Amino acid sequence: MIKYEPIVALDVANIDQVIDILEQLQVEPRPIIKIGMELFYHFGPDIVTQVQQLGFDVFLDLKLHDIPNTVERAARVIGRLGVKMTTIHAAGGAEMLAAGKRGLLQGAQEIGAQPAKLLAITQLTSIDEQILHTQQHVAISLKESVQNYAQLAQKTGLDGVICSALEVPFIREVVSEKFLCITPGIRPQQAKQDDQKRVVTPAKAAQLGSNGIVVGRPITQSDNPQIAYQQIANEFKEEN
Ligand SMILES: O=C(O)c1cc(=O)[nH]c(=O)n1[C@@H]1O[C@H](COP(=O)(O)O)[C@@H](O)[C@H]1O
Repeated sequence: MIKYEPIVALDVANIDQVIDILEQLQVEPRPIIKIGMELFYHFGPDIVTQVQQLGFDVFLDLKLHDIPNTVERAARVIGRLGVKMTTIHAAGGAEMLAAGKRGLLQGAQEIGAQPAKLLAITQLTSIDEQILHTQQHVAISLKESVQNYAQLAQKTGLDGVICSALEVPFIREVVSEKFLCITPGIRPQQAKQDDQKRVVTPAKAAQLGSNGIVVGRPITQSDNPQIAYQQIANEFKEEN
């Protein structure tokens, strides 16, 4: 089973803070750095290059969700950035997912890079069963919704999904062995849950078969991001 180093979500918009955290994360093996909307909207593609030049692989998390043509063109631009992973909303449907994959492959080919792993968002980890039913008016259970999106993503040629680690065993029932389950909503014991609803510890995520955990605030808002990262990385490693 493929297992990535923990992915650190760099959800900050201050360049000094970015550099400070990255200096502390110069450990071996290196974490993957997730650049999300906040950093990208502030600094644009340059921030991707800067992080890569510091020796980190980048997960560019822009959660594409639009009509297929727009997504294909945007994904082509992402493909040219040489990132390792990127995201798209499964709710956009098969045609949009396939367009995203096509764009990404084309962009990567243009720079002679390995294409990024394209990961579909199933249900955000800030959504629970109640929100699913009362606000989204989805009639099926969260588990069924996530399984359905995982199957759709696999059928459309995507590399994996983003889900809560709680759903990994259910997803494994319906997809192939090499399909990736990357799991945010990670909180060490005693940590604040913040706005996350479906949370799991790093050790539990490993037991449940996560291919990689995504962790933000428990590391970036810690007094010592390096120690926080290493504790989480060890916990995720040891339990497999
Ligand atoms: O796509 C994501 O990475 C993502 C999907 C999801 O369902 N839930 C989720 O929390 N994330 C991201 O994972 C990170 C979690 O951050 P923390 O809650 O601070 O650990 C954030 O950058 C979110 O954007």
